[in-house]
Amino acid sequence: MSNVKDMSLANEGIRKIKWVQKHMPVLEHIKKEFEEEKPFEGITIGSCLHLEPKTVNLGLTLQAGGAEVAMTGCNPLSTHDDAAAGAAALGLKIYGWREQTDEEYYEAIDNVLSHKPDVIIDDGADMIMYLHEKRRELLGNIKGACEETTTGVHRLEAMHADGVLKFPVIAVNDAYTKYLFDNRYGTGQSSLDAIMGTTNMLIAGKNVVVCGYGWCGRGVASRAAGLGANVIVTEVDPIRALEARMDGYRVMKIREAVQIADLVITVTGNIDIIHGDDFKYMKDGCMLSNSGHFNVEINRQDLEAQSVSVEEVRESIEMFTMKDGRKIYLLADGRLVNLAAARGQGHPAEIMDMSFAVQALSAKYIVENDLSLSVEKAPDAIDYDVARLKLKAMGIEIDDLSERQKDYLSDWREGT
Ligand SMILES: NC(=O)c1ccc[n+]([C@@H]2O[C@H](COP(=O)([O-])OP(=O)(O)OC[C@H]3O[C@@H](n4cnc5c(N)ncnc54)[C@H](O)[C@@H]3O)[C@@H](O)[C@H]2O)c1
Ligand SMILES: N[C@@H](CCSC[C@H]1O[C@@H](n2cnc3c(=O)[nH]cnc32)[C@H](O)[C@@H]1O)C(=O)O
Repeated sequence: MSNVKDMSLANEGIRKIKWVQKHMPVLEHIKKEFEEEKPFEGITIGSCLHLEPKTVNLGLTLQAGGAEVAMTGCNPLSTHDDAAAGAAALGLKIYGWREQTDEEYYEAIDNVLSHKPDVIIDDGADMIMYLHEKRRELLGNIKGACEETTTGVHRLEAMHADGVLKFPVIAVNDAYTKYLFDNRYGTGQSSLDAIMGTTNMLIAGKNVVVCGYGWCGRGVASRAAGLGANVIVTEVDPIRALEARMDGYRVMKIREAVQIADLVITVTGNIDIIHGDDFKYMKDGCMLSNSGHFNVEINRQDLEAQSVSVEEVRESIEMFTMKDGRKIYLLADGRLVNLAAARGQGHPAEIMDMSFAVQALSAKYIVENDLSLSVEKAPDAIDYDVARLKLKAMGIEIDDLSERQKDYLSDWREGT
């Protein structure tokens, strides 16, 4: 039994699911293999991933492999109600709707766990945390879990270091075919897309401050620069700061950057990137958005404390009027803008094709192996399979090493 907003949206949801399927060739290939092999016969898989058409296609792939699949969203604002209804109509067990309260969000996680999953697929580690804290009686059923994102992997590594984690986890995020493309090109495109769609504002000529120059930050900076922005990067890591400088961006301290920013995009996975007095130095009209994790990168409480009023001036845009009359705009409640803004569509289907292919193959790997308790990257074989399948789907062929080249590369005797 599912619990979604409105089943009458199912047909529209199915239309959108069919559209993304046309653009997820790797996952479709895996789905066909799963249909024949049935690796998940008798297995239940519970997921906590942004619930939208591409994710539903992952659910259908696991279902094709014989799994019972129960799914909820991993952010109270990111569920697409039509896709959720479509998924329920297609036989997945779906819990959740857009704009859940925190209580409803965790209730939906609890509902998925009530299916007694053997494998968990999480994004951000909320389901795994909840399971360890509130549903400990189910811990023994879990054969392993897959984690989708950087911050989730960090949280799980911290749990493991504290000796709390009770089952093995595959850090799907750490596969090359995930972070090199999803975090970089996916976050780059979908964040700028969501910001432009939400604000209907020009990027060219603006001072765009990108906080964090990791995989997401690199993608966001490159897209903003491609649209004509003057990109400024802030960092705490000297190597990444240097890399940003040599990639052609200005690098400075956050306190300096906020004074000239027209638009700030945080992508650090850290807390309090913009906080306290930072708001006092901002120009009138400065826009703030987050594409990193949770809604803690921009400290909303500090912003509220310094403002005299808050008004939703357009869908997913709140205007804070400061005591001195300046206006500061916060997009999507400071939650990740590419998924939580009403206009946010998440990453392109071609990108999630790879991320979810790694998820599907990692889930199969968990079921087929007795993994030891650890947080480990997916095996390289999965990464290379996904890359090969993607190239094939794109009609790209590459060369093979000749025997002579292999010998040369493994021989230390040949020099000048
Ligand atoms: N919006 C999305 O769709 C999406 C996609 C992938 C990842 N993410 C999330 O985005 C965040 C970043 O992911 P990533 O893969 O780029 O991680 P990363 O570790 O590669 O990069 C994070 C960077 O932020 C920097 N940083 C940390 N604290 C900082 C501070 N106070 N000021 C400036 N820089 C700081 C770090 O030095 C690092 O270079 C994570 O929370 C991840 O879960 C979001
Ligand atoms: N619970 C956290 C989740 C972080 S989302 C970051 C992850 O979202 C994933 N993601 C980005 N776009 C999509 C999408 O369209 N569908 C499903 N997942 C997506 C992406 O793989 C990335 O690692 C939060 O809400 O803040």
